[in-house]
Amino acid sequence: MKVGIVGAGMVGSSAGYALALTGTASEVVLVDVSEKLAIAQAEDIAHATPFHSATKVRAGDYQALAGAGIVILACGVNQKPGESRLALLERNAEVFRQVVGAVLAVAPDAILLIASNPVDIMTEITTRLSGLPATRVIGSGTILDTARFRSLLGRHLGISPQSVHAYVLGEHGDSEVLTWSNALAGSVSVASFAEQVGRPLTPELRAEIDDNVRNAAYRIIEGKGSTYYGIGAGLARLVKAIALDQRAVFSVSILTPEVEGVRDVALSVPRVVGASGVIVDLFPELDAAEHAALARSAALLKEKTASLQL
Ligand SMILES: NC(=O)C1=CN([C@@H]2O[C@H](COP(=O)(O)OP(=O)(O)OC[C@H]3O[C@@H](n4cnc5c(N)ncnc54)[C@H](O)[C@@H]3O)[C@@H](O)[C@H]2O)C=CC1
Ligand SMILES: CC(=O)C(=O)O
Repeated sequence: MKVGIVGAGMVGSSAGYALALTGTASEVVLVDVSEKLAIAQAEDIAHATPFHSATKVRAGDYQALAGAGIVILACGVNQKPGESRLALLERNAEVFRQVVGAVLAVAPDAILLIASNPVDIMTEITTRLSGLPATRVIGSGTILDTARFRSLLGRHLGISPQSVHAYVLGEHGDSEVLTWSNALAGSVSVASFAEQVGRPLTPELRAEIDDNVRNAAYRIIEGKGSTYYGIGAGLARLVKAIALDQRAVFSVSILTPEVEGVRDVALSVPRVVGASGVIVDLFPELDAAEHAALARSAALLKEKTASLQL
């Protein structure tokens, strides 16, 4: 499958690199307002492929996106140290007003994968600007937060993160919800697994993991300016699920008719992803505190989008 990436900065190029190394795409086309940057990134990534795959990587203009099955949108601005994702909204909404129409004019059948922040609201904006069905405009949502949660739980329990089935729901941002009540390690609850291996999940440890997941981006941005390897790998994983019609479950964000009583809001719940985009939404059983936190997250996103002029 041919995959387009608009925004050849750190996130876009990392996604391109992950796609090329894994051979998930037959062709990757990088587009950026800085043609020079897109050409340099494509050339650099192309030099990695001979070690691992036959993916063709090149830079191009919007016309070069014709025939793409998926277009990733990773354009716009990123956070400065201490800045929230929501603070990027006006600037990135303006970028998307220019970009979405240009992409659709040449690749009307592509599934759009949104990475730019605040990703839930950018997903809603893209859905509304494009007129595409919500199931074909997929925000990376909390895939990265879910990966961070699984990584920390796996490390604590001494097992592979792939054997941890735990999700972060809601906003990809400060109001996100770590769902402990339904988290599994293998086939048992993480709490039971932790007791059985003598590493109980104390309230202090849960609070520490929550903080490490919720504030990971702030810490990484403080240390190195931006985050990109995690989301790059996550975007490549979503492309694989779509390209191979895997019907795999991810906590991705799409404009959803109703979540916890809030209507028409984009946020993450677990969803089945395959060739046509999102196939099924899943609403996991939550405890009362998680329900309330998800409702607060949905209400916050709804409030932020209410004033948007599209
Ligand atoms: N969803 C997630 O989990 C994550 C999202 N992000 C978000 O991804 C976005 C990109 O972040 P980075 O790659 O670090 O930023 P970056 O600044 O390295 O790259 C952004 C690129 O967008 C390009 N761009 C700006 N306006 C454009 C336009 N009108 N048309 C085409 N290209 C345009 C810029 O020239 C730049 O190369 C940010 O909004 C960031 O917050 C970052 C990490 C994780
Ligand atoms: C920047 C961002 O959204 C993240 O790393 O989670």
